[in-house]
This record gives sequence, C-alpha cells and structure tokens, in this order.
Amino acid sequence: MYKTPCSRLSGFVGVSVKQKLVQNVPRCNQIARSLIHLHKRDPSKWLTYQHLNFLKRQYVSKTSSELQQRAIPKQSPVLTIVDERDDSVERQVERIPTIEAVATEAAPQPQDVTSKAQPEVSTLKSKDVAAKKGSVSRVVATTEETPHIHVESNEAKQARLDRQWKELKVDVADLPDVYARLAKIKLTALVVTTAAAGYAMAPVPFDPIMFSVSLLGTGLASCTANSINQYFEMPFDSNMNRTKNRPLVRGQISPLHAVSFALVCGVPGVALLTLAVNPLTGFLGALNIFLYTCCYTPLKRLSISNTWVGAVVGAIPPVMGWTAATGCLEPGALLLGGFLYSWQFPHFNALSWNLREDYSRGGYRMMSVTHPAMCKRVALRHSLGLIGLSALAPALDVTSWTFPVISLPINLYISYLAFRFYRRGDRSSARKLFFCSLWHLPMLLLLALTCKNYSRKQEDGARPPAAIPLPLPAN
Ligand code: HEM
Ligand SMILES: CC(C)=CCC/C(C)=C/CC/C(C)=C/COP(=O)(O)OP(=O)(O)O
Repeated sequence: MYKTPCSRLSGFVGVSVKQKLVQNVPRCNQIARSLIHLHKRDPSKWLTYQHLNFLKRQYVSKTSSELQQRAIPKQSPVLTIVDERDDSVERQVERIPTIEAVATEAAPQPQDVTSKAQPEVSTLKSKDVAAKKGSVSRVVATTEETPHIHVESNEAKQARLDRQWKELKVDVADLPDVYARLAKIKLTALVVTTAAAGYAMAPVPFDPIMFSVSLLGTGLASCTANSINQYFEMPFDSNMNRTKNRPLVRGQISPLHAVSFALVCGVPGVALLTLAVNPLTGFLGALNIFLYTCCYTPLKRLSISNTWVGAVVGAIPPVMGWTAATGCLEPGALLLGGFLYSWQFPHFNALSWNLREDYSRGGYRMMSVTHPAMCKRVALRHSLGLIGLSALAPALDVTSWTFPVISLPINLYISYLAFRFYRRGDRSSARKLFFCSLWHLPMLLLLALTCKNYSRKQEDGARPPAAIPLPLPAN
C-alpha cells in the first residue's frame, strides 16, 4: 500500500520514540524538540491519511481558529475496554529489566523465596533499582545500562493473555438490556412515534389493528437496522468513549448472536409490513434498513454527506406510517418526511459538536470535525426550515392554518437555540440545542395532529386501509 511521507514518518517516529525512550532517556528531550519543530511546520502541507487509508485514526489539531484533521504519529495501541493492560511507553521502560537483573533473577536466590511471586531482585547492581513486589519484578532502566532484553515472566504473560482473550459468557439475565442497547431502544421508540404520527395524520379512517401492526413492523425494522449498524461499527465504537461500552465492544454477546438478533427482528418485521400492511410499506422498511446499514454506515467513514443520507433514513419512518394507512405516497407523507429530514440537522449537528474528539478518534467524517462552520450553518438553516415546512402543511391540506401559528413558538425557540449555536459554537449552546431537539419533534408532531385537517375529501385512487369490515346492524 502506498505510504504517504506522513505515514512513513509517523511509523518511523513511533518506533524511534520507543527505542530512544528505552535506551537513552536524556535524548528524548531532543526527540521532543524535533517533534515540536515538526508540529510547528505548516500543517496544511501535511497529507492526511483520510483519502489514503480512512481506517487510520484521525485526531483533531487546533491551528489558528479552524479545526482541522491531521494524522498524528502512531501512538501506542489504543487500549480497548477488554484490555486493561497499560502499554504506555513509560510502563515499557519500567518493565524492561537489565541483563544483570535477568541473570540475577535466573540464578538461585541466597534467601529462600517466601512467596510464589517472582524472586526479590534486591541483588541488582544497576542503579535506580525500583523492585516492586508482585508477579513481575520491575526495574527502572538507567541510561548507562547495556542493551536490554524484554523478558516477561510466565505469570505476567498468562495474566496478559487471560485479559486479552476473555471467555464469552452470555448472562441470560442481561439479554433484555443487551438487546435494548443493540436496538438503541430510545432512538427506536422515537422512530416508532414518528411512524405513528405519519399513520395518524393520513386522511383515512383510523384502524387500530393496522396501526398497531405497522408500528410493530417499523419498530422491528429499526431494531434490525441498529443492530447491524453496531455489528459493522464494532471496531470503531471501541475507539469512542460514547460507544465503547456497547454490547459487542464489551463482548457481552458474540457478533453471530447480534446478527441473529437482527435477523429475528428484521425478517418478521419486513414480512409484517409487506404482507399484513401493504407491499409499499414493506418495501420502504427494507429500503430503509439497506440505506442505514449499507449506505449511511460506511459513508460515516468516507464523507460528511453521511449526515444527509442519515437524514433520509430518519425521514422514511413517518412516510411508512402514512403509506401504511393510505397505501400510497402523497404530498402529506412527503411533508412529514420533510419535518424529520430537517429536524435531524439541529439534532445531530449539535450533538456531534461536543463529540468532535470522539468522532475524530473513531475515524468518522463529520461536519463538526472537518467543516465546523458548515455544521453550525446547516443546523441553523434547517431549524428555520421547520418554520417554512409548518406553513406548508395547511397549503398541502394536511393541517388547518392554526398549525403554523401554534407551532411557531417551538419552531422559533429551536431556531433561536440554533442561532446561538451558530454564533457561539460552544459546548453549552450545542448541548441546549440537542436536548431541545428531543422534545421539539414529538411536540411538533402532536400539534400537527391536533390541527389535522379532517375535512379533506378523499383523493381519487387513495385506497382506504384494509380495514376489517364491521358487521352492519340488521335494519
Ligand atoms: C442524521 C440522523 C441522525 C443522527 C446522525 C443521529 C445521531 C444520534 C446520536 C449519535 C445520538 C446519541 C446516542 C448516544 O447516546 O450514544 C442520538 C441520540 C438520539 N437520537 Fe438521534 N440521530 C439521528 C436521527 C434521529 C432520528 C430520526 C430520531 C428519531 C426520530 C432520533 C432520536 C434520537 C433519540 C431519542 C436520542 C436519545 C437517545 C439516547 O440518548 O440514547 N435521532 N442521535
Ligand atoms: C424502519 C427503519 C429501518 C427505521 C430506521 C430508523 C433509524 C435507525 C434511524 C436512525 C437515524 C440515524 C442516522 C441514527 C444515527 O445512527 P449512528 O450510527 O450515527 O449512531 P451511533 O453513532 O450512536 O451508532
């Protein structure tokens, strides 16, 4: 694979730093100076790995007022939640005994060893001996020593391997919680709520059975999408503080178990939507699973356009609710999808603002990391767009003209918070905007429902839902 000067440099720097620290501590100041000098060069000349090898971890470096992504010389391996080992270079210096220490350890000790642990290393000739009790004796290597051999005692090696290869024990009692986290249950709950709003807003008689079946199918499809998403993102989730405790990263269930859970949800979910509701809704559900797992998820590591694709994924559930009720796509369904589409930008752009370092460590391409100004601008633009979409509702005969009036306060409030986020770009304004988005959406959909236009005539061709015919009273 073609290695950029930057990658060759960082690999070299990474190895030389470790050797230098081990063999010659004073010179590491020299290395530190050269690294600082390296960093002072104009970073805009550096090639990032991004377009060469997006699997590399990216870090955010702040130069002048802009945040830019830069590849930073390879660090010691990132410790995952499974591996509590401390591989920092300092510990490696500490752990490497000198030749004498190795010879002394190997030779029989004059005093009897009382514990099973490694023998004391009190006879070491080297200076700065820091012998610690425990399974491995440690010595702080000094600079005048002869070259070292890294020797790890059997106990230490076994302990390290035990830590790395934990036996996967599925605790049945944990499964409900594991499945809920695999399905991102709170997100799925709001997704199902939007589908319910789509169903309820459709201009047809309400059928509780069809309503329930379509919501069940949508919820199962969302569980499938989220589980497969986590299966694909497991290696990267382990690099992010927000997601490093997810079931697959922590080894609470196996990848096969997670994929089986996804299939057990997805197959009946899509089948319910297709066979018990209608083929159009089933198709939209399957399409959305594909869009989320095979388009949005890979795009997260390739391009900031992933957020626009994700917004389409989040916009489809209310459309599914509408098509479940009417059997066809109408402007009203697209309007509800438009609400969700625009709502997701203040929702996510604000959230991702406070997660920039995390997303960068995970190697994700997000506006908040690479295009911070655009991140704030898009969040504001789509917050204001919600006001426009609300005014469109009565024009499309979906709600009465009361709706844009009574929804104006919450639309103005989220726009105000988006404007503060645009102006300040700080953690507080970002957090306020994200949490506002979590109540703004259900509130907006509820107001639309209270202003639903029942007086609309049924458009020709819109098939009424397959309601169960009620027996007519004998006259
Ligand atoms: C571009 C689309 C979206 C992106 C990128 C996105 C991203 C996220 C992220 C990263 C979180 C934090 C999850 C965590 O706590 O680790 C979150 C939380 C949440 N999202 Fe979204 N989201 C999107 C669309 C949606 C949609 C369409 C809905 C529902 C209609 C939704 C509902 C929620 C809810 C309820 C939470 C809070 C749940 C929790 O704290 O676990 N999001 N979102
Ligand atoms: C019917 C059906 C299939 C519905 C699916 C609806 C759904 C799952 C919407 C989620 C939208 C979205 C892009 C969430 C962020 O995922 P993320 O991967 O960025 O979140 P993460 O970083 O927390 O994993």
